Formats: sequence, C-alpha cells, structure tokens
Amino acid sequence: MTSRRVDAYDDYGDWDEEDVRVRPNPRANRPRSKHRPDHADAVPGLVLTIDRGRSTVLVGEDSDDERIATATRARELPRGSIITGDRVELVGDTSGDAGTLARIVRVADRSTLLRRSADDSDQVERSIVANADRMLVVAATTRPEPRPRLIDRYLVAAYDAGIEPMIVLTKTDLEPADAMRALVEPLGVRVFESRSDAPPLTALRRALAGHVTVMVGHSGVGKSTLVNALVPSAERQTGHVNEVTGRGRHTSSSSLMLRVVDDDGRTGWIIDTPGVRSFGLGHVDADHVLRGFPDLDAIAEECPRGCTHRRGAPDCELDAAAADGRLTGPSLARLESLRRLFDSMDAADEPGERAANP
Ligand SMILES: Nc1nc2c(ncn2[C@@H]2O[C@H](COP(=O)(O)OP(=O)(O)OP(=O)(O)O)[C@@H](O)[C@H]2O)c(=O)[nH]1
Ligand SMILES: [Zn+2]
Repeated sequence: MTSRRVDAYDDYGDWDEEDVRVRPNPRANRPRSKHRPDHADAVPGLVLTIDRGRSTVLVGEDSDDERIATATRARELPRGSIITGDRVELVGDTSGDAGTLARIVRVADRSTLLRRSADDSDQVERSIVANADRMLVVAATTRPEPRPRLIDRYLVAAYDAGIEPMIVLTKTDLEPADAMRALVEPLGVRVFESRSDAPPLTALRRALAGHVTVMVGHSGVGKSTLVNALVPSAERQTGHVNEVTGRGRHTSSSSLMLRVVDDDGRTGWIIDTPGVRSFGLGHVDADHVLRGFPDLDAIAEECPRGCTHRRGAPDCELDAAAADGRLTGPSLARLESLRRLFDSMDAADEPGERAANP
C-alpha cells in the first residue's frame, strides 16, 4: 500500500457537494430498527476541522496508510456534538478517496473541553475545542493595542478546563514585550517573544511536541502569521491590520488542527481558532481555576465552605496565609495575580470587536 502520510492539507477546503456521491433516497428501503447498530467495524479518527456539518478526519494516524476522510455525523449523534480535536469512530467509506464520505458514529470521552459561555456579544454557549492539554495565548505588544483583561479571561478559561496556558508576545519588532511579560510571569505562565522577521520556531515547536495546543488571541495579533511559520504547509490567510484603528480583519473562520514537527522530528498538534470577539466565563468555577495553582489550592482547602476566594471574601484562608507569612515573594505575587484573574471573571466582558464574519 502506498504511503499517504498527510503532511499538508492540500485539498483542505475544496470539496464540493458535487464530489460526493449520494444515493437517491437512501433510507427508503431500510428496515427501521429500535437498536442502534453496533458498528463493530468502526475505525478511529481525529477531527481536524468542521465546515458546514462536514468533518475532516485524520484516519490511520502515524501509520503508513494515514489518510484524510470527509465525514458526516450519524443521525443518532446530536447536532453540535462533534468539535475540532474530537477522537471519533467512523463507518462507511473511510478510504479518503475523492468523492467518498464516511460517517461518524461515536465521539470518545474528552480529556478536556474548552468552551465559552454566552455573553453580551454572543448569545450562544460554544464549545471551542476538545482534548487540548495546552493553550497558546497569542498577544501583540502593539497594533492592535494589548487587551490585558481579555488575556486574563483566556487564562481563566484554560485553568478552568485543566489546560496549561503559555503565551507568545508578538510584534516585538514594534514594541518591547517587558510590560506584558510582567503581567503574566507572576502566574508562572511560560512566555515566548516573537517578531515575524525572526519567530522563535525551534523553541515553540519543541514546546508543542507531544501536546495538543489550542491557540487563541483576538483578531490581528498575528496568529495566522505564526501558524504559517510553524507549519510551512498551512497557508493560513493573513489579514491586514487597519493602520488607523490597529484592528485586524477576521480572516479565519473555523478551527483547524495542524501537525507541527520539531527539530528532532517529534510531532505535536496546534489548533488555530478564529479570532474571538469575546470570551464569556459564566460557566467558570473559581475552585477549578484554583487547581491551576496547586500551592494556593492546598491553602484554600482550609477556607470556609463556599468561600469565593475573592478579595475581601470573609475568612478566606488565602488572606490568612498572606498575613501570617505562609505566602511570601513569588507566591504572594501569584496570589495577587490570581485575584486579578478572578476580577476578570466577575467583570463584564470587554465591548465586542466588530467582526466581518459571524
Ligand atoms: N511588524 C509585525 N507585524 C506582524 C507580526 N506578526 C504579524 N504581523 C502583521 O499583523 C497583521 C495581522 O496578522 P495575522 O497573522 O493575520 O493576525 P491573526 O491573529 O491571524 O488575525 P485574524 O485572522 O484576524 O484572527 C498582518 O498584517 C501581519 O503581517 C510581527 O511580529 N511584527
Ligand atoms: Zn478562600
């Protein structure tokens, strides 16, 4: 069998409906069964992206017969139950040959789920990606102006979901990264600096190897530029920041999972998400966020039941620890930063950016 290892998604995005053979009224003679089919012959796959109900699924990952299949959702699966990053099982034609269509019949339990709540600028709760264990927050040092509150909200969403955040500060050719570094370093978040004429590809690829990393950042911060450098075959469309407003256009429209290979040949996955306008955190639980800070979490076990751990929460053990010297230096700075994250949860989201696409 010939190797069809997928290094580039050459045909990503150009399936027409006409390519797909559809039998006329396929259900007409099928006996109705009360039992769901067992699908013992289903094969595993990884959902790389979804577009208008069609999933692009990697089948035979890392084998000689690795291939990309297009798949629909089985009727028994609810609408919206498949998202980028899902591990699924497929039946039907999983050859990936032109014009074929497979069917997703099962979605595996997820190790993590990154989602955002409905909020003022988006009325619907959205699941963003499944099974990511890392988040790469992309933030520009300038053009567009940094939005520290939004960065804090990404971090909260990551900690809440049990995802380890990292941050890359872009456009350091235009503005030094020091001020933004100071904002996130006390949290213990790993920081990379990037300028498009010299992106830190070796370090970033090494950090991505062996992980599934979801990349987030608001429009125009340089996500596509970075992905194109990390994954030379990606060819994500880059936008142009408006010289006057410093804002980017929303040029990417759906989440896409791409394979990254480091200098030692180790692979990882990066998921490029479209520029988000807002990040509703209504679903977030402070105790989940605390789990991202094991030192503080251990202290908070002594808190009164139902403690919110916010500034001024009555008898919060974190305050007691700050007062009696259990928390000093870097851990005290971490507490201060954690409280700032809680503030970002409680505040209304920033006004939504104007988006070119919904
Ligand atoms: N000077 C400078 N410009 C950059 C850098 N990185 C990206 N840009 C420019 O910033 C603009 C926006 O970059 P994109 O990569 O399209 O940003 P994005 O985050 O993908 O934006 P959306 O697709 O709208 O979410 C483009 O004109 C890039 O050329 C950088 O490090 N330095
Ligand atoms: Zn507390």
